[in-house]
Amino acid sequence: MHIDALTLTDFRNFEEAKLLPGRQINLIVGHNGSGKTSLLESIYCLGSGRSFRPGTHKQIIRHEQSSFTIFARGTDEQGDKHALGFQRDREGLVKIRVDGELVRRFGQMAQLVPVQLMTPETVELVLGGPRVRRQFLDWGVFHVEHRYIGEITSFNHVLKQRNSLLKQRRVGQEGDYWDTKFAELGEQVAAERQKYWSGFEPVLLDRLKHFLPEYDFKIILKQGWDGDLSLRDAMAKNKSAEDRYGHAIVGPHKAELKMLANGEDVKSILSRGQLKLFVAAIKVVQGEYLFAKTGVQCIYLVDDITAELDAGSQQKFCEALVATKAQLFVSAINKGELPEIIRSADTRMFHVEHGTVKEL
Ligand SMILES: Nc1ncnc2c1ncn2[C@@H]1O[C@H](COP(=O)(O)OP(=O)(O)OP(=O)(O)O)[C@@H](O)[C@H]1O
Repeated sequence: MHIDALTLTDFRNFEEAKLLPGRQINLIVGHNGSGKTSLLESIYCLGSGRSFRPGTHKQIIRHEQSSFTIFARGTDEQGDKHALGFQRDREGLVKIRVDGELVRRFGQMAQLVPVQLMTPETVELVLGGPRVRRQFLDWGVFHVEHRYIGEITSFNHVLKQRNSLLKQRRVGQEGDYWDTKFAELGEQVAAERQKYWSGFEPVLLDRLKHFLPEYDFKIILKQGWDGDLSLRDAMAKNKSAEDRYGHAIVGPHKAELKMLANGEDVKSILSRGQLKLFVAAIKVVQGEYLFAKTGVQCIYLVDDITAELDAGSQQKFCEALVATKAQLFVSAINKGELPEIIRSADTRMFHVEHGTVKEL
């Protein structure tokens, strides 16, 4: 889907702001603290229900106001129009509307707005803990297979219940029930991830040759327990350790993506700039793969791309972004700092100043 109109009310420093983005490249320019990142953040919220910045949802609401609202109109790949509304108040009450209907599940909105975010912090995909990589993987699985959200949500619920029993050292019949559920759902989640990964990984590795030809990459999905065992058997094998620790130590909640360049951990072999390009490439390719599999385009949000990427890397990254033909929102202090390709004739430019947005 692409966004045709976006209206923000009491979102960060925007009291009321409206913009009509273009179908492809949208450039958001403005001084430090003007609201560029906040604008990208609002689109991210539509696709994920939360911010990508640290802090609570209350901090997103404009100071001294009671709630924020994001409203967007968009067009999907079939040409169908959609209207999305997302409101959250200080007490945490959330209202989500899709095409005029109040919906209970966030996934109903998220599936319409697949968003790929690239900020200077996105390098956490490599430098951060395994949870970030599982989220990355789950984004891909969910957008290709929407029912996955039900499976992962049920698994997380069972994980919580089972951990609580393990913590309280409560065994017996109740424990057996949760063990069985845990093993069933855990296998399901792992199978969905594996299915996605076996399609995505070869495409990704092939595309990485273009971005960083000097390295031979390998990315291994570790499912969260010994691959030769069923989850049930792995749980039995680790029973005494799980009883001792008081939480589940095997299962898909321990899955990991091991990233190697020339056989070594990417963190120890790639430079900081190369890591950024590596991560940016992975995100571009995940969007490309989604489009190839489903015909759905994602929306790319790019905050501060110039940071730590040299001119050649910026050029490669921007060329790949533009080639996706997806809708892009790119922020910059001024447009002169961006590669030429982002400033093409079709680029729509917006100036943000003190919480107001003007098309230039
Ligand atoms: N809840 C809020 N209410 C009002 N203003 C806020 C709120 N949260 C943040 N702000 C302000 O909004 C402004 C916009 O911040 P934002 O990070 O979007 O700016 P930016 O243009 O991306 O800046 P930079 O170029 O420095 O990254 C900041 O001045 C910030 O203090």
